[in-house]
Amino acid sequence: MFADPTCVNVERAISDVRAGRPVLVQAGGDMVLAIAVEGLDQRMADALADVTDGCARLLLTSARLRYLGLDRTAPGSVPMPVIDLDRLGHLALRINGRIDAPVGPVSYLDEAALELAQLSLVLPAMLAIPLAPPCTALQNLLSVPAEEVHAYRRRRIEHLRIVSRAPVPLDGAYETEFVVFRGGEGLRDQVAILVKAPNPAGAVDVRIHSACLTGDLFGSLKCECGDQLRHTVKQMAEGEGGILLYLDQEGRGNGIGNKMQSQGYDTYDADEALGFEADHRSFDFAAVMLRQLGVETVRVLTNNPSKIAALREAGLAVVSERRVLGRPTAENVRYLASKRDRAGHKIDFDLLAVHAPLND
Ligand SMILES: Nc1nc2c(ncn2[C@@H]2O[C@H](COP(=O)(O)OP(=O)(O)OP(=O)(O)O)[C@@H](O)[C@H]2O)c(=O)[nH]1
Ligand SMILES: [Zn+2]
Repeated sequence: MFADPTCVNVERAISDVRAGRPVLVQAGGDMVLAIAVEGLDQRMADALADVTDGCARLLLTSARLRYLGLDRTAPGSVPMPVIDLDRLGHLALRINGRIDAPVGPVSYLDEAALELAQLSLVLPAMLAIPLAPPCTALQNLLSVPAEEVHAYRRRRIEHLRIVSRAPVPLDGAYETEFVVFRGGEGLRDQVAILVKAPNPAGAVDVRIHSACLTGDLFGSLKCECGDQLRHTVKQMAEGEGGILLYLDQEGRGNGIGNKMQSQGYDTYDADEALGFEADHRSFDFAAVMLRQLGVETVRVLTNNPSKIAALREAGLAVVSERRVLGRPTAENVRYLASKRDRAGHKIDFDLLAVHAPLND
């Protein structure tokens, strides 16, 4: 009845985690109740207190543990004998948080719980309560095998497929077609914009662009995304055409809610404070989209070496790369410098100033 039954429970679990409901993560005979910390309220904390037996643990990513002052490269768990919302908030969410107890390792189940948080686009901090099955008080909760959570991203990629396509003439790029893909991670729609019907048998100009509501749509001065987006389409229209993949990866894949929490700080420090690794976007499904469009050889338009590496890793031939420049503004200069210094993006400030594409 279902195309891939192993994805069904994970997708239901994603929905429950986003709604602030607990889910059961299980493997073999072991089970933990997992719930996102960001949605916990006193009523839920009281309900959970009835099943904890004092052995609840707070699961935190290595990024958050580093922010709390530990030298960590792996996630960890902090004992939580009493479900104290204030302490949870302090450890998991607050800017002035500091670690207050020994940090233990995480189990296979815990890792799946943290992965569920990331798939659900909530802050990656989970409360985990080990349970001894059968647990009759929790019969209504969704139960998901840890193995299915771990395999989810890979499995979902196999289901990416084109669901619709139509010509959409753009201002300055008349011959343009939008091709919509569905079935991938989180069932979110991903869009390929084909400018001037490029011949897929040759080398095709390709830009992979992660969504940025603030920059792409509203022209935020804090980043260069809107400039890059419009400049690329214009260049493709004036040249031999190309493909722009517009990926639903708002906030470097952390979601718009988490991105807004990070405004005002260094962009990577802010993500680490919230528990996100510097940039954990994956671009493997972009390669699958290109392949479904018949493309095997690409000229990539980006400053981001990870995008090039991801396409090569997926087996596409990257024959050249070109920088994509935006306007430097007083508001984005720190953001651009961070991308250059912290993430190795190839951004040359002198060139930025010279090109200033939208001031043409
Ligand atoms: N987490 C977070 N994400 C941000 C912030 N500002 C912009 N972004 C996101 O950063 C991403 C930028 O993605 P891309 O346009 O693909 O660019 P890139 O990875 O910088 O690489 P290029 O191809 O060189 O442009 C988008 O998803 C934006 O929403 C921020 O302050 N915090
Ligand atoms: Zn942006």
